[in-house]
Amino acid sequence: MARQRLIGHLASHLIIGSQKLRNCSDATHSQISMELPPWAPFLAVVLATILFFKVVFRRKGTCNLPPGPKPWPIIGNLNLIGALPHRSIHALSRQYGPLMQLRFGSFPVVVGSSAEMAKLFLKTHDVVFTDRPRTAAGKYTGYDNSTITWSPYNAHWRQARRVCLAELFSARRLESYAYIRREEMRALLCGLHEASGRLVLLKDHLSTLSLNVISRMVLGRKYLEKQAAGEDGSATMAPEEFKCMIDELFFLNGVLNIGDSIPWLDWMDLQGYVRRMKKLSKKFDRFLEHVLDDHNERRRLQGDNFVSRDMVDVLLEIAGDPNLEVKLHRNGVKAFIQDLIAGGTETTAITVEWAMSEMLKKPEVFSKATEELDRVVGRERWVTEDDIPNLPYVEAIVKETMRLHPVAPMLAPRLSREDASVGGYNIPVGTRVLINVWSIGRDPAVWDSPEEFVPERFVGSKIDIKGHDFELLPFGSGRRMCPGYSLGLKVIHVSLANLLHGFVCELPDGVATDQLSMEEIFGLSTPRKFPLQVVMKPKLPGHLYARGH
Ligand code: HEM
Repeated sequence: MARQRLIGHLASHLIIGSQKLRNCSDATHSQISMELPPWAPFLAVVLATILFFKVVFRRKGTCNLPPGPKPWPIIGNLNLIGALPHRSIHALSRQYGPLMQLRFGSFPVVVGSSAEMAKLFLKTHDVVFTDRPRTAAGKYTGYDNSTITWSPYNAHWRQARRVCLAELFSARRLESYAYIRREEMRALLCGLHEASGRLVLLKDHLSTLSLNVISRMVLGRKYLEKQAAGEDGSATMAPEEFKCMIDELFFLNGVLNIGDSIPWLDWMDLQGYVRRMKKLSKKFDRFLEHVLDDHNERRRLQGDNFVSRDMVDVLLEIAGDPNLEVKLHRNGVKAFIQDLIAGGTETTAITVEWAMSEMLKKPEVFSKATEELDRVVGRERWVTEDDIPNLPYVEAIVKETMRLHPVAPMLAPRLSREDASVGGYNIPVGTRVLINVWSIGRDPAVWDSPEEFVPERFVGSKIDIKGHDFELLPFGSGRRMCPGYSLGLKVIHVSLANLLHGFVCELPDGVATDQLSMEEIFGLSTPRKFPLQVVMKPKLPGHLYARGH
């Protein structure tokens, strides 16, 4: 109706305009007929028609948009977004509803913040919302959008996902690397035992575990250790430096960079993020170049006897396949490797650190988990991956942690590839889409006492975290869902279970549980603002902690 009224209004405006022109021409007929060329009326009709269709066409995409705050010129609603965007957006959604329209600078952004909306975007209309927006992070830190994470929806991305599914994360491939996870888990537990009684930064130990697991699976060895360096030791870097690079990568991939929202301000790089991205990508590239040279050299030396031993070997083999649908160039391989290392390192460590933080505030959860572990595993051995299906309470702790602290609180942004109608509203092509899973995890319509850490809610519950239950989506869902979720879950479950099984964990002297800060930092992932410091005390028989046991 509104559109018809507008069209009617416009038509009458044009008619009145042309009548005015006619009246005017009556009055000054001789003058105008002398000044206007004979094709002028024709031009006027063409212009009016173009204008008419432009307005009608534009209205088609932009009317009936979801509700949202009124945007300011130039900045849109950026003034409403604070340092923790998922929380600012959560507060706005409470006001405007589970489907909300915002404007970040020049770009429309739609936010879904209920399980129902998540399902509409990620399942019902998945194929429409499978694209990613072009961002500075994708360009500068993602090999010009060649990483799986930032790649647009195209043949390159589809091929990469197929490789993940069939080659890198198949059950068979993950099983073949089980010994690496076992060895590195043991190294974590021994390391913590050696540090027992002293204050430790838990995340340091946890990210060493995940970095070592992922390095050995992807790169074939721990490139980040001094003893693993080349002859001159020049090509490797200290693990601490590499971890900082990964933290920086996650931060820069999640920031609200002004140039991404207001492109004509891009060149000024007002926040300095682009400068940091360029610097970081150079560091990653130096490292990845070395990794590729090293692998190609081994392949050359071994000739016909060459056997793939890690994911880089598999990728290089695939890249060499002349029948590949989309050529995988050197940068494409490096982008792939960077995605695997980054995806596999930060995410698991952050989740276990949050789980331990929540439990320190609720000692009864510790006791229940310990009771389950004693009953199922006993005190004479460590927990293995095979034990996990028999540890429902430990699994419930992981789900509850991911509900309250999803690693990527708004997943990674998506982009609509065509006009769509979602929940009765129009979502025009080119709209950026955020799914606020942080908000969904706190929806009082779904969860009792949503702010409370209560693992019991998942014991005996059918709700899973593998993308089918839209009230709990730590890995996303649909075509863009995290391809590494099963590896991530294996590392999280076993490391958390073994920390609980093998140690009493305490806050430093003088720090009361209610003083433990639960503040977070926003990025593509959301770690604790203040890393967790604890004292770990062993509680299993001493021989289990011996290296090489
Ligand atoms: C606790 C562990 C993990 C969590 C919580 C997690 C979470 C996520 C999330 C939320 C997304 C975005 C999904 C979307 O846009 O809908 C994602 C994407 C991705 N993850 Fe993970 N992830 C984890 C572990 C891993 C691991 C171990 C790897 C690889 C070794 C990995 C590699 C990736 C990649 C490559 C993407 C991009 C997928 C695409 O855009 O098509 N992740 N992950």
